[in-house]
Amino acid sequence: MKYDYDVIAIGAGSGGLSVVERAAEYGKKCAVVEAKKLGGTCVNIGCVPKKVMWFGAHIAEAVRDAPDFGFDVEQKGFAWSTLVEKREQYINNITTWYSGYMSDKGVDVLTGWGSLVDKNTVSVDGKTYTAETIVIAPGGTPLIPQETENADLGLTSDGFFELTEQPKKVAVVGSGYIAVELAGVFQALGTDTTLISRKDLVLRGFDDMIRETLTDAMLESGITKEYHFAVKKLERAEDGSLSIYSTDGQEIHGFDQVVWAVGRTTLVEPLALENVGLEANGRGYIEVDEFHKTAVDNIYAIGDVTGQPQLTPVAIRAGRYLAERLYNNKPDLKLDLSSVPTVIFSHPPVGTVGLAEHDARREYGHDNVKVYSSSFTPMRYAFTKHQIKTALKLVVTGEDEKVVGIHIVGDGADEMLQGFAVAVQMGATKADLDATIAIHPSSSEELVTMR
Ligand SMILES: Cc1cc2nc3c(=O)[nH]c(=O)nc-3n(C[C@H](O)[C@H](O)[C@H](O)COP(=O)(O)OP(=O)(O)OC[C@H]3O[C@@H](n4cnc5c(N)ncnc54)[C@H](O)[C@@H]3O)c2cc1C
Ligand SMILES: NC(=O)c1ccc[n+]([C@@H]2O[C@H](COP(=O)([O-])OP(=O)(O)OC[C@H]3O[C@@H](n4cnc5c(N)ncnc54)[C@H](O)[C@@H]3O)[C@@H](O)[C@H]2O)c1
Repeated sequence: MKYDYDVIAIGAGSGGLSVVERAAEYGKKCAVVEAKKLGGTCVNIGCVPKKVMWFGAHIAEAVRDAPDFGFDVEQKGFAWSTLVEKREQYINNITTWYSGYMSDKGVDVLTGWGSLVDKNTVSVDGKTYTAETIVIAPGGTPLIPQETENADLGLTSDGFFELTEQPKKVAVVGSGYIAVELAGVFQALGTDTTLISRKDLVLRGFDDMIRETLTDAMLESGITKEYHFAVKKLERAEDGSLSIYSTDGQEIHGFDQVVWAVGRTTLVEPLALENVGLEANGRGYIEVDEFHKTAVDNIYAIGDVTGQPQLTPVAIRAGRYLAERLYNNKPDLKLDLSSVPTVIFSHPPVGTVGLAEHDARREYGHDNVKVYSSSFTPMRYAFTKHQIKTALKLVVTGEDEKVVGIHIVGDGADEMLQGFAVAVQMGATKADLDATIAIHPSSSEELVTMR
């Protein structure tokens, strides 16, 4: 063999592991380079620990509502440290499993920071390895705003997962996926939570119905929302608490922790892209063609580093398809990103696939789009003190009313969406949904009975 490996992936996260796993199944000699932990962001400091905390938060909400269902229970306390300990044990089991799995598949795990030496050579902490194909899958890391004074007094989502004690009072800065997810967890588990955003509603870019319903639900849950608050500086007070100052003179005090959730940046720096004549674009992404090939013929990039939707299933699919193209004679297999379903594990969760109403009207023309929507209090909250609304919207276009967007906010949205995403992917029309017998009583039945 001319090279040490058929393929080396840099980064053992969702994308990197998927490509080597599939390539190894086709008998290729593979290695994956990882500086930190197998599994990458999703397993160690992303989807998985986040979802564990979300489940914990749901249990807190169930206990809160239990007396309304006749239970004689009272929440006497909550040990954050127990949940964190069990969560980390669970994650350790996953990473240990990955390690065994890679070894079973014959994939070498090269531990250390990988960088490119030339188009066929990767250096891992000074030791070099050659490969016919190199796949760059380094993912990203949370942003801390450079313009904010003392910004590093705050944590990021990485720091959130290191918290072994529950903060009493916390500020979460941002209004995207991570901000609403972490704020929801904190509040439900009993931390006094403030959400700070530069604009008004959360989740910019999502359908307005979702933005409005979720913002209301967050306020209803007791989260304090500071609107139109651009953070200028953080300051540690004498009592050790943190104060936050805005650019227009507002100030809020007394936080145990401040969590930045203002976006992520890619981890391209350690790669020494210049050695192969590549560079990241202005947004930090490595540009790829529809087959995930970079400007260098044998070097591919997948996952968060490409600027494609920063979701684990997107990175996994990209890695698997790449291996299928290269090693299983399927040269035309392409990632279809036209209707990527996504769930935000907020309280209540959000599920969305396809176009928001405003995007559909822009794309198809204002009058060629019709929406069906519904908003109600689901039966789960029929007689509880805390009432959480569910809202659903179908966005359709054309005479045949093809469904181009489905938006759900409410309990169960997280599990409800996957099946409806299949329908959208298959090009379902409103009539197809209507022809489907409803499941009763459920919230999802609204999606097949809307008038
Ligand atoms: C808090 C949080 C919650 C999330 N929740 C969800 C969710 O619920 N659902 C969902 O679909 N997505 C979620 N995501 C997004 C998801 O984690 C990412 O889209 C996904 O992990 C991207 O996979 P990747 O392979 O591109 O990179 P990563 O998973 O980030 O893996 C990259 C790996 O490469 C390593 N690495 C980087 N550079 C080098 C180098 N030079 N040498 C060696 N190793 C290197 C890193 O240490 C890392 O382990 C979440 C993200 C965060 C931060
Ligand atoms: N459930 C999931 O699937 C899930 C969960 C978490 C993260 N993710 C992925 O990770 C990505 C990153 O998440 P994220 O929440 O960090 O980013 P994001 O892009 O979703 O949101 C960042 C938010 O921060 C705001 N912001 C930027 N700078 C700011 C500043 N200085 N002050 C206040 N607000 C500021 C932005 O306006 C934006 O609303 C997501 O886009 C998503 O693809 C997915």
